[in-house]
Amino acid sequence: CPYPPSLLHIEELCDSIVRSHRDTSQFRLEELQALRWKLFSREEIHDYQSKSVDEMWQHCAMRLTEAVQYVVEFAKRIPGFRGLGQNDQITLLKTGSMEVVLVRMSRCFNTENSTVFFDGKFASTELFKSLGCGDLMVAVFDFAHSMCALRLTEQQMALFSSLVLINTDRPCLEDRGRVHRMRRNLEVCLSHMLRRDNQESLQHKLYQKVSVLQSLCSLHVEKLHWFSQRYPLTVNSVFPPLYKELFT
Ligand SMILES: CNC(=O)[C@@H]1CCCN1C(=O)c1ccc(Cl)c(COc2cccc3c(C(F)(F)F)cc(C)nc23)c1Cl
Repeated sequence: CPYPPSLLHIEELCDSIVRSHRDTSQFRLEELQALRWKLFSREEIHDYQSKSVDEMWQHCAMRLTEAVQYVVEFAKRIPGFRGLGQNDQITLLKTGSMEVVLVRMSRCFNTENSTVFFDGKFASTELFKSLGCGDLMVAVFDFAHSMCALRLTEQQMALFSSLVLINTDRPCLEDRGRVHRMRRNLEVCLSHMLRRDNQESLQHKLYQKVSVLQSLCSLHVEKLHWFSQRYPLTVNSVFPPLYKELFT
């Protein structure tokens, strides 16, 4: 074949990850674009702000759990992921899925009015006031803003998302070597694609984003712990089981 097998393999790996991202991205860019200026009315915002803390948390936890399920589907389609042991798959998802949800959130963010797609319309941070975690919302919105500034293509977002998930440094991985070999192929894919896009400068910016993501998600676990202390019944009874399995 004209290419050395490794390059052909890398191109195929890139294509399969981009396809998986597209097939599991929950919201298509075109639909988000069409809804871009559909904002909540003052009354609707007031209704959300009048919800109790645990009601709003339940509502968001359901949304986040839906999003996590799409990310699980994306992970399962990353070549090699299903070849990992069950425990390592859960370990990578337990820590990486909310990070990918956050990366994907930037696709649904409108930087012109700092609103994000939520419940079918675009909402600003004020709508989430009753959650009682303004600092987390500000951090989530700021991160979405900073991701938008990188103006990633869907292909770059797909590969970045796979690298966020296939992270060799996750604690208590059983077969770290296998995860490392998967990760190395994905790193070659990303740098191959950035070279092709003539955007090598993006590489280090993306790796810097990984540490921001990890601090944001440790804030996630902290907030979730804060919430479950105050509303134990809600977390134990209502939170979708997947959310509990992954985040408590
Ligand atoms: C485009 N929309 C989306 O991307 C998200 C995921 C898919 C559905 N969805 C939303 O509806 C959504 C969009 C924006 C925001 Cl700000 C929210 C509310 O987000 C959260 C409320 C409570 C806790 C959140 C926590 C924590 F860690 F604290 F659990 C962590 C994250 C990250 N988001 C939280 C949500 Cl739930």
